[in-house]
Amino acid sequence: MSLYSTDTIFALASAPGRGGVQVIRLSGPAAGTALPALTRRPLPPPRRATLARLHDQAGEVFDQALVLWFPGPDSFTGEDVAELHLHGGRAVLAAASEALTAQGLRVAEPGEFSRRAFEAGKLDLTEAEAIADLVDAETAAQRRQALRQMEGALGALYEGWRHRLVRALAHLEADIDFPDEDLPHGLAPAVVPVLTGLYQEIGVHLADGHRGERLRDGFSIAILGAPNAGKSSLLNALARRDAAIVSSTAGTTRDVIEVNLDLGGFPVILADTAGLRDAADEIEREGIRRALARAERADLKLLVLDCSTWNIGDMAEATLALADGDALVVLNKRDLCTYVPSMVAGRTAIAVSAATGEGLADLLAALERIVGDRLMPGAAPSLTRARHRQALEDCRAALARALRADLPELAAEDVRLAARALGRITGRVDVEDLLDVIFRDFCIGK
Ligand SMILES: Nc1nc2c(c(=O)[nH]1)N(C=O)[C@@H](CNc1ccc(C(=O)N[C@@H](CCC(=O)O)C(=O)O)cc1)CN2
Ligand SMILES: Nc1nc2c(ncn2[C@@H]2O[C@H](COP(=O)(O)OP(=O)(O)OP(=O)(O)O)[C@@H](O)[C@H]2O)c(=O)[nH]1
Repeated sequence: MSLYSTDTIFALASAPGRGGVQVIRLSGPAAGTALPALTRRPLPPPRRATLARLHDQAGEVFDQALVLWFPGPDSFTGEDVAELHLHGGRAVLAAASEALTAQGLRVAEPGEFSRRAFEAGKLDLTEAEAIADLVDAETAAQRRQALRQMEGALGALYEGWRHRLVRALAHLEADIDFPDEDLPHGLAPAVVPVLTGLYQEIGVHLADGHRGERLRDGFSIAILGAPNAGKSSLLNALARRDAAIVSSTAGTTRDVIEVNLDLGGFPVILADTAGLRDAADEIEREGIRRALARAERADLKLLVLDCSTWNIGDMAEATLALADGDALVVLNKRDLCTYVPSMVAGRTAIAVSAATGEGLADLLAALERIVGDRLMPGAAPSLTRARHRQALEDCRAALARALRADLPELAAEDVRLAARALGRITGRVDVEDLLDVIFRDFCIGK
């Protein structure tokens, strides 16, 4: 099945550069000869770390390393695997890489180890995707979601559904072979509740406010407001660093500036945007266009107002009209104001000072609540990619068609398509066309 199984691959599994210890992994049929060629000793006992001197082609020792031997199929990839735990220096890595290449091994492509593990049946596609997500996870909630998926929770949910469909299909096919003339519909009565039940369950799973996908990608917040309201100052204060330029000249920010925040374990992408006003300057107008486009895509808008301006209510109305919909109002520069309203344009406002830090804790707590509500995982595992969503929608559409079909043959065909849509998520059916796309995004060495 695999294009690669005759090749033996190797790659650095740890991050490149100087480091205390670095790990090179080898996988494929030649792993069991490459390792003794390096150590000039027989293979060590399986899965036991063993100290060995490693030799290059000329016989020179280039490192004293720990080596590991995992004979297939009991390895990560299911193939013969060896690991070299080397001193993490450039010259050591170069010597190891040269010695392996000289033995006919080749450098692995990104994701190739995981792809081999998938092809050997060690992982389903959702588990392989979760490995990439775990490596990319930056916050605790992202890590938990990825680990849960890596341990098979999402794959098991979809496989359970697929099995129910496969059983229903067997029912339908029996009916086609031994028709019961008295049946009013195309569907055997026992099959209808299975299909409607699944149709509903998948509907509930899909109507999750995209929490799994958002948790994976980050919840996006756009800071909007008039020029000089202190948007850049607020971004810097929340990010605790000078990410955006602050100046008393109105119209300073033109491009969208983003910073990543960890709010109580949830990933947030906070974007500073150009101040909204009727600008004469061409570049500033483009900045405003980008600000509004960014706000459109944002999961939440943070409307920043300068509380020292006299027409604050009108400002709020005007900006809210531009930003339409759901926004959190922040009154900045409270250090300059003697009176701070608690409501603006009919919304509760949070008063802060980006300059002194006053009120920032309240703002952060409010944001954490909103983000937590939108991203908090439920009892069931969440879908985490557009790919999963698309396949589930295909599955549901096929179920709806099956339920409307008036011939058992047609219903059976749609149930088969519904089951196949689920099978494509886990990789149980024809997915050859998906694999390049899925594994391309992996790190080298994964
Ligand atoms: N040194 C090292 N650390 C690592 C990895 C690795 O490949 N090498 N991993 C790589 O991502 C992760 C651990 N994942 C692994 C998953 C399965 C197997 C494995 O040998 N599986 C066999 C045997 C299972 C068993 O004995 O319980 C199997 O599935 O048959 C190894 C590592 C993280 N840490
Ligand atoms: N006193 C006081 N001054 C502030 C506060 N926040 C910002 N400023 C000042 O207000 C001015 C504008 O701040 P910026 O953060 O650049 O404002 P902006 O909204 O990003 O402005 P544009 O990029 O022009 O849209 C600067 O001189 C800041 O130092 C605050 O909380 N209190």
